[in-house]
Amino acid sequence: MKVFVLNSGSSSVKYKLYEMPDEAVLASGQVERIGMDDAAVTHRVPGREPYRVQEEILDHTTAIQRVLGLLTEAHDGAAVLQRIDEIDAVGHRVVHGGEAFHGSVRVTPAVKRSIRELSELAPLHNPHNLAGIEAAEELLPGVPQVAVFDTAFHARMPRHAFLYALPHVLYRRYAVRRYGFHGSSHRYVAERVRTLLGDGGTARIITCHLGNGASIAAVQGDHSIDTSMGFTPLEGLMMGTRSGDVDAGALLYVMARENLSLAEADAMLNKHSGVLGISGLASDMREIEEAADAGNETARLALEMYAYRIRKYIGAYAAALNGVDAIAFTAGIGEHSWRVREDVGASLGYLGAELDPEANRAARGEALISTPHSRVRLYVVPTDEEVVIARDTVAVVTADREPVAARRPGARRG
Ligand SMILES: Nc1ncnc2c1ncn2[C@@H]1O[C@H](COP(=O)(O)OP(=O)(O)O)[C@@H](O)[C@H]1O
Ligand SMILES: CC(=O)OP(=O)(O)O
Ligand SMILES: [Mg+2]
Repeated sequence: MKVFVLNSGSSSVKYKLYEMPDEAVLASGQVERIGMDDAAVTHRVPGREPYRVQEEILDHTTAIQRVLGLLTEAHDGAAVLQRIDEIDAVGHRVVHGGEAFHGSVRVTPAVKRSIRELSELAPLHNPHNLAGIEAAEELLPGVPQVAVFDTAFHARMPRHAFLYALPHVLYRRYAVRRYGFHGSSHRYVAERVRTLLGDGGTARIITCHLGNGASIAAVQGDHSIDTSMGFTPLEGLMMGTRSGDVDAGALLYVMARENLSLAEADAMLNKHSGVLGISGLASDMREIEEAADAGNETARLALEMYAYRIRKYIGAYAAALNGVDAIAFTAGIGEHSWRVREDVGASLGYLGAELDPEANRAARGEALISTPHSRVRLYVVPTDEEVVIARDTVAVVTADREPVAARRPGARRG
């Protein structure tokens, strides 16, 4: 079964084509800078030179059309597919599933309506996820499409973790609560850690997804019991351009003093804060590390704050889990920045976690980075959201042939 996985972001589309159930990647790549006149297309086929071009790609439909075209064109060898209708199913990352979706579902008009309604809560993500779905429907008519939600892995958080201490009527009226995101990544990494631990499923695991967006999850068994992102992907850790936790009182004060509109306040929190806001230099961690090495003070401050916030959350989640067996680092920064891992890992002694500095600096790919004596195991685990999406897509398409619905409407409210 050939499964095409799409992760449509605000200005990019990432894709992977899998042969399932073997999970062999037949092709992968991305289109970046969609909407600009020099979009960058990268297409990779295992064992061949990557194919890279720059061209004008103005919207997601065109980007997906281009990608499907790449699959049927010959580049440094034969085409990956003879015809695009060899694709049996398409799996989509959808960031916000609200309370409606506790698992992956086949895309229907009602599912699309829900995703559209939830766009208000994830404006940087859901509209593009939906655009990806509609483009794929248009270009691959009749091929089953499956939505895999970032929120699903956190759907079983207990009430005391997901509620805000706001007037309860706001939850009943608008479902204002914490949802959590990056679920496919936390799920993949926790599964890998369980395998590495040789644990039957009871391990207490803290997964740190440190990418452009960043979140931490406290995982027990096959789901998370708490996570740092909330109603929207803004809460929690300091991120590339997002503030993470802020006293709502400070926000109200700044809005009043600076006479900010809602849109301006939103842009301040989501686009001009975090590592970029503190450093005044960049949101990209590589640039920040280089600047810090060159003696730049605001870059150093951003790094200190970044690691400190992660350490605080690890402490909180060790408390939430009543202890911790393993901590894993993943995504762009978690996988590649030995320095951020060192800043976090060097002060976890109180938990019985001892980072091995040499193993940490040498880590490439999946690696154990704690010492042999460390009671808590520390790992680097490269994430793979796409394989989670491909597996769920196969499961939903297969289950669809049986009378079992993967969707459980949220009955939890109240
Ligand atoms: N070698 C590296 N050292 C430090 N940071 C890195 C390295 N490689 C990538 N990153 C950082 O990872 C972040 C992007 O992570 P990624 O998971 O790709 O983000 P997203 O999927 O949210 O776009 C950027 O801040 C980038 O600088
Ligand atoms: C939910 C979220 O923040 O996703 P990303 O890190 O891809 O922006
Ligand atoms: Mg990401």
